[in-house]
Amino acid sequence: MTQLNNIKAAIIDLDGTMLDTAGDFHVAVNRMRAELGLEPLAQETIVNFVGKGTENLMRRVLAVDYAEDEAEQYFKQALDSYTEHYLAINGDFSALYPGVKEGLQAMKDKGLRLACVTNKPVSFTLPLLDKKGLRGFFDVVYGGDSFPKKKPDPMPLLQVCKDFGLAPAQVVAIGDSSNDAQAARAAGCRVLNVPYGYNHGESIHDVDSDGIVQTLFEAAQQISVD
Ligand SMILES: O=C(O)COP(=O)(O)O
Ligand SMILES: [Mg+2]
Repeated sequence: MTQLNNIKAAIIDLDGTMLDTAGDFHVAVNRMRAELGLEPLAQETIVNFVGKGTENLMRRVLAVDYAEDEAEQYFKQALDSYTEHYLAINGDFSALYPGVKEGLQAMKDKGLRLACVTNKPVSFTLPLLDKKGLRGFFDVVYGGDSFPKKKPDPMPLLQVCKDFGLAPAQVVAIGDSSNDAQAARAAGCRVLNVPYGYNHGESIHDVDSDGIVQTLFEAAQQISVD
């Protein structure tokens, strides 16, 4: 078991780490596609496009039907429609993964400060955290549109370190995808991965990290403030 010492804060990813949001993505994308006259896509297809933010998701789901220049013509219409549909169902087809609240509570009990850093837009993220009873755990919440760059860029993680007045090596990022791991490595943070989320259809075992934990509760056991 990996033991991470001298950790003072944890940065937790949202989609695929705290919440299984596959159902929300599936419903909102297919409602948007129906408006554009496109056939529905399977949930698994959509989920493999998740992880690099909403704009990337729109481009990927349009690329199923359109060539690149044609897809660009529909991009704004797709994004507006998707945003409206997502906000209308946000959280209705999503569920907490096992051990999430217990894990966050255990981290808090150890004296860790917590931040949520997701590539989801902030306008989707805050109501979703509220709805699922997670908002209160976090001192800081950043979305994919909070900064000019999102994960796998280290920018949002470095801002959290600054906010907390900590060196990156005192902070662990926990997430389900290579975006989380690459951002953490580039920032100089430690990183743990969970194996149950969305990693673009690829094995999380191929991602460079400090370890894989089955739940956030297990992650909490592996983190020490001393
Ligand atoms: O919305 C996404 O692309 C994924 O968001 P995440 O960073 O919470 O996994
Ligand atoms: Mg994720």
